[in-house]
Parts: sequence; C-alpha cells; structure tokens
Amino acid sequence: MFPAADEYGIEIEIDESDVERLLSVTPADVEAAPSLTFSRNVFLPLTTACRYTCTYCTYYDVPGQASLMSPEQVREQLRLGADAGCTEALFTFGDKPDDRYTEIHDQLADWGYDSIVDYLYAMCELALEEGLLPHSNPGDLTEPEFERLREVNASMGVMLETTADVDAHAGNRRKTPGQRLNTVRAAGRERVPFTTGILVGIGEDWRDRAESLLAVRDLHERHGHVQELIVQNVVPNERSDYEGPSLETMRRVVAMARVCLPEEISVQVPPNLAPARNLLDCGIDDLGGVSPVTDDYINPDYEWPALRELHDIADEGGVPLGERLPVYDRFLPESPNGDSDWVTERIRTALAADDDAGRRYRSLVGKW
Ligand SMILES: O=c1nc2n(C[C@H](O)[C@H](O)[C@H](O)CO)c3cc(O)ccc3cc-2c(=O)[nH]1
Ligand SMILES: C[C@H]1O[C@@H](n2cnc3c(N)ncnc32)[C@H](O)[C@@H]1O
Ligand code: MET
Ligand code: SF4
Repeated sequence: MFPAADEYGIEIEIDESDVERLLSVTPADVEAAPSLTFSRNVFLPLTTACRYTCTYCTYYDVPGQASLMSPEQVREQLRLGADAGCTEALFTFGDKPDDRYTEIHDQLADWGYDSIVDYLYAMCELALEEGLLPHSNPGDLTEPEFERLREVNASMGVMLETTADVDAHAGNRRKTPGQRLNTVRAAGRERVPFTTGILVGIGEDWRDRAESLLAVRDLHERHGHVQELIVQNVVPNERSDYEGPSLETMRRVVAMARVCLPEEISVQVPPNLAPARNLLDCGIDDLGGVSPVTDDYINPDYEWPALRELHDIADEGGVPLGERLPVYDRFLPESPNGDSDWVTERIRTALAADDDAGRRYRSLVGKW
C-alpha cells in the first residue's frame, strides 16, 4: 500500500521488485524514439494568485497583488495565437485562487462567475470560438470539476510533481501527494486525455522518483488516460536557489520513465528548461507546448526556443520533427487508431469545422 494515496482511498500497490528494477535502469537500457513532436501554443496565465506557496515557484503572487486577466485580454492573446498558427490554448495558473483571495472571488462575481472553474470554462469557450483547442492545467481538481471542464477541453493536465512529502510543499496550505494522485485519478475516472509529470530536484530521492513513475503507471493502467509524462527539471529563479538536477540525473530519470511507462505514453521534456538534445537517446519523444507568441509565464527567465532550434534538436538525433495537437491522436475518433468517447461533442465539432482552424487541426491528425 502506498501511504500518500491512502487518505483518498486510492489503492496503489507498488511492487518492491518494480522499484528495484527501475533503480537499476541506465540510459543504455533504452532506445531513442523514432520521432519528436511538439505543440504550438499560446499561454494564458488567467491569474497569478494561488492558494499554495511552493518554494520553487516564482509564478504565484503574494497577497495584495492578486489580479485576473479580463475576458478582453484573454481574447486578445487568443487572437495573437491563432494568427501565429497555434492550435493550443494553454490555460495554466494559480491553484484555486478564489479559495484564498476574496478580491479574486469578488472580481469573478462582478463579471458574473461563481468560481475560477466557472471562469475557466467560459474562457475555454472563447478559445474554441477563436480557433484554438484548450488544454487546461489549473492545478488540483475534483471529479465534478473535471466532468464540467472536459466538455470544453481537448486535453488537460496536472504535474504530479512527486509522491514524496518534500519540504518544498511545506506550509498549512500546500500540495500533498495524496491530493495530486487524487487529481490524476479523477481525470482518469472522467475520461480526460491527460498530461502529468514529475518535477526533478525538489528534495525527492531516487526511490521517490521510481515510486512516482510507478504510481502514474498504475493509475494509467486503470483508466488509460495518460497521454504524456513530463520530466521537468526544477530551475533556479530569483525567489529560490534550487540548483537543478545534473545532466546525468536527468538522463537517468528520463530513461527510468521510458522503461516504466507503456509505449503509448509520450515522455516529454520542456526544451526551454531541459537539455533536450542530450536526452534524445534516453527516450524522449516530445517537446511539449512551445509558444511562438507568449513567454513561459511559469519560468519567464527561460525563453522558448524558436522553431529552427527544435528542428536542430531533431536533426541532431536524426529523427523527424512533427507538430501535433494538444490531444494525442489515439483519443480522436478521426484518427486511424482513435477511440471515440474521450473528446466531447464540442471538441469534435471544432475539429470538424469547415474553417481555417478546423483545417489546421485536421492537417495534424494521424501523422505522428
Ligand atoms: O509552458 C509550459 N507548459 C507547460 N505545460 C504545457 C504542455 O507542454 C502542453 O500543453 C502539453 O504537451 C499539451 O500539448 C504543461 C501542461 C500540463 O498539462 C502540465 C504541466 C505543464 C507544465 C508546463 C510548463 O511548466 N510550462
Ligand atoms: C506547471 C508546473 O511548473 C512547474 N514549476 C514551477 N516552478 C518551477 C521551477 N522553478 N522550475 C521548473 N518547474 C517549475 C511545476 O511542476 C508546476 O506543476
Ligand atoms: C503555475 S503552476 C501550474 C498550475 C498549478 N498551480 C499547479 O501547480 O499545478
Ligand atoms: S507551482 Fe502552481 S501551485 Fe505551486 S505556488 Fe506555483 S502556481 Fe501555485
């Protein structure tokens, strides 16, 4: 039994022999992937207010500065993205800001929204209207929240971070491994194509990394919803001086992820934070969302590489680079090996639309 999951009634069995096997993995045990993919996105940081205060994060605002992007600002950003040929509207922001900040709650109420989830829903509708497919990562969510948001999202995500109780998540309001696992399970139960990941270098040890990966595998075996696993290295910033894992550590964790997870789950590293070109032979096959128009608002000191650089990375590994949608092909009934009950009518309508956006989406289905 896995103690972090117990409090939520999640029964994750971790076999000691699986942990031992992962602990012995080296990059020599994996083969390079045959191709490398990415998604072209526009980033919409709806609010920097957050109920948590993760010590590695510079994104969250201290009380007194809490604010929200207005619907007009969201629309403006969406148009920039659509004009630049993006297909993904990435909504990532502070966790349940309205729980902690009355000013956020009041602003939302003023605009006619009950909660941040309610507002996110409306902004996803706006994205669909502007010709972009929403991928939302608003942090921890419950099953009813996923049930609602899945209607207007092509895919969603939350980083598990780690199954270990690390000091980086200390404080009385904090991320807990149990709640993160509960979020990943809730997404599966609601049949949401899902992105998760581990954050490397926040105080977890090798066993914790192996257990985190095995926990993701276990939840995926039950629900089939995980499309990709991000191996994200923590990076230093002006608020914290996390050193970040060494290249050797990243190589070993990526190889572990590749060995642990079934083939249908992509292994992603963010090319603005991680040394992607030195990780190709460890099994990565995806570079995640890359934006031609917006910063990585979570790590603004780390610029997105241009498309040219992504091609260089792929060339170096001798593999083709391909653009994909925020939702992977196997969840789309339109693709040859696709399944039908993952994406909702709203998303399927957007994919089938007889307009520029619809054509752009369809040109990326069934290729990678
Ligand atoms: O620009 C970023 N994109 C992040 N993304 C975006 C991601 O790379 C793409 O949206 C997905 O690959 C879908 O295309 C996340 C998505 C998730 O679902 C969960 C976590 C992340 C983390 C980041 C991140 O730190 N920075
Ligand atoms: C959206 C995701 O961004 C990640 N995140 C937050 N702060 C940092 C940092 N300093 N370095 C790398 N990743 C970070 C967390 O994993 C979060 O879940
Ligand atoms: C800016 S962090 C991304 C979303 C959410 N706050 C989380 O940590 O999961
Ligand atoms: S990582 Fe996400 S949950 Fe943690 S403080 Fe930053 S915004 Fe909040």
